[in-house]
Amino acid sequence: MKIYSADQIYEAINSTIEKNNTTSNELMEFAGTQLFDWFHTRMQGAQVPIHIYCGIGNNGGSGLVLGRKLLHHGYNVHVYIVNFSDKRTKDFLINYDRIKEFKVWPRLLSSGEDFPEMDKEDIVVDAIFGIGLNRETSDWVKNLIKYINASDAYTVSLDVPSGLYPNDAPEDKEAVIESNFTLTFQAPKLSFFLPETGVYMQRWEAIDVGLDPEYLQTTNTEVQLIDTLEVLPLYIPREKYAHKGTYGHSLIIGGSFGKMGAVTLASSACLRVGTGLITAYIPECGYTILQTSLPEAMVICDEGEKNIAKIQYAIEPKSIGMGIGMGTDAVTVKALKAFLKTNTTPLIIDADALNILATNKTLLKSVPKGSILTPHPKELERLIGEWTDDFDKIEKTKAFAKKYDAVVIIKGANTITIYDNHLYINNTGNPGMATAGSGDVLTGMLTGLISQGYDALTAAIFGVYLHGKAGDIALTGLGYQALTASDIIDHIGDAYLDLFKEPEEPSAEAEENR
Ligand SMILES: NC(=O)C1=CN([C@@H]2O[C@H](COP(=O)(O)OP(=O)(O)OC[C@H]3O[C@@H](n4cnc5c(N)ncnc54)[C@H](OP(=O)(O)O)[C@@H]3O)[C@@H](O)[C@H]2O)[C@@H](O)CC1
Ligand SMILES: Nc1ncnc2c1ncn2[C@@H]1O[C@H](COP(=O)(O)OP(=O)(O)O)[C@@H](O)[C@H]1O
Ligand SMILES: [K+]
Repeated sequence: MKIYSADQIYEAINSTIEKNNTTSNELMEFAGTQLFDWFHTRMQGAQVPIHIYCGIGNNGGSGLVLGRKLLHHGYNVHVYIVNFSDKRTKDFLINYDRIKEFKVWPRLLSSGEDFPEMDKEDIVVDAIFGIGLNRETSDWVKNLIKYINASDAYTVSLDVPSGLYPNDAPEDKEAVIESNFTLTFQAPKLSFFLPETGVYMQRWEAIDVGLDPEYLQTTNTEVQLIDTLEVLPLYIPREKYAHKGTYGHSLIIGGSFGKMGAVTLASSACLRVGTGLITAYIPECGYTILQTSLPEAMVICDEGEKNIAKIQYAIEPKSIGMGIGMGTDAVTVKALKAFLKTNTTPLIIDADALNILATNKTLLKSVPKGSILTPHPKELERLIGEWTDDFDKIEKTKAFAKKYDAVVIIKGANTITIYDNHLYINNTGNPGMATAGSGDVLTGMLTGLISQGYDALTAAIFGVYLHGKAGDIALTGLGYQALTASDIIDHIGDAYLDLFKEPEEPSAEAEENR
């Protein structure tokens, strides 16, 4: 799914008006009708008080259309105008007049006034600011936002939680609506998926507000949300006359005394994702562990007993995953430096290999093209330095990926793959995956995908999706706390099978994005 910038949404609105020979007010009416349908389907006429807070722009205008339709159907509606400016938009004014047809005179809220009384069992509709927010709000509006948050009433935000920019960090973290549900217009916004700004909403759903399909289809976006529909075309089918050589030889380099499990997990995940052959390259002390726990894997031992000391082998791997459980011992740093000087095989670089690169940045130039770096946020900070907010983090990572022509995967709740100024945001995975070794599993999977012929970017997008999907499927019968990295590996097969499952009839519940 494409994630449009605010400017692109405004362009889409203009294009819709031009092509359909319609007016912006008709568009607002349509959006308001869709919003009403959403509420009506769920509320079925229930008389719970609904407090609608409308700004004076088109976000507020949509709130007024919704309010009018709810009133028309007999709902218990209270409408307030958050009068933060006298620059009311044309469509706001039209709908401000129209709601009075129902003998409702919205209460004007402005600086210094008492805020309306609300009960925590009530519903709040937040239509104060949409994507038109362009500066910090005044103190009294901030206080209103805090008041709404403190009410604990179930809050449904229209388009975006008010105070949240679609593509920027808020100046004041407390001046943003904490929404229980965001009904976003047409497509979600980037800020919904980043750790610092995603916390302002529990759930979201995209409402089709009728924007020009041609504009939406032909417009390229910098950001994409990745789900089954996006990855299905990436899948490479298995061929009847294939043999194990067809699907490549993967090499996992890592491990040190006490951390051999990481290599076992990565090698096992690499096999499960479909590599033809797998070899683990480890220090001597791990030999029995690997051979016993993973009979399918071949093992090459380094000359070092407890740490990797000199990387040399006589095989020709198609891809190499390295760094997991490897440690940063001086002999290992030396071995990695020497290895990078001669290696030309694409690498998947994780964990300690990333940390070694971070302290020896000149080595980054020796990372072959078509390689993937998989930092979690702390490892990323070591590589690119501190950032001021998540958007700054993304800009810095984009610059880093460009400089070294590498695919960078920022791991987390919504893992983001970055390459060539594009962002691919993963929509699978769950908090149960915040557990030891789940990153090692990802490294093994990416290595196995490259060995099978996926290019680095495709392997990253597909692998991250599959890893998250395996984690989601593994959750059934386990729950977040009990999920382990091994459970993710056990469900890689199910994640593949799930790609080809017939889509079920969407229920209202399933329509709502998690
Ligand atoms: N099909 C669709 O997609 C449809 C989308 N629609 C809806 O339109 C929404 C966008 O509407 P919008 O452009 O009128 O902006 P909105 O967010 O209401 O803000 C209002 C104005 O406030 C101002 N302002 C900004 N920051 C401020 C601040 N801190 N403190 C004080 N003032 C501030 C700023 O004006 P300024 O003062 O800068 O001139 C801004 O323009 C969109 O989110 C969606 O809900 C509908 O049209 C239906 C069809
Ligand atoms: N809250 C979460 N939601 C979804 N996925 C998560 C969450 N937390 C962690 N993960 C995933 O789990 C993996 C953790 O990787 P990492 O931190 O390197 O773990 P380890 O070093 O223990 O292997 C990443 O793929 C990450 O995206
Ligand atoms: K809003």
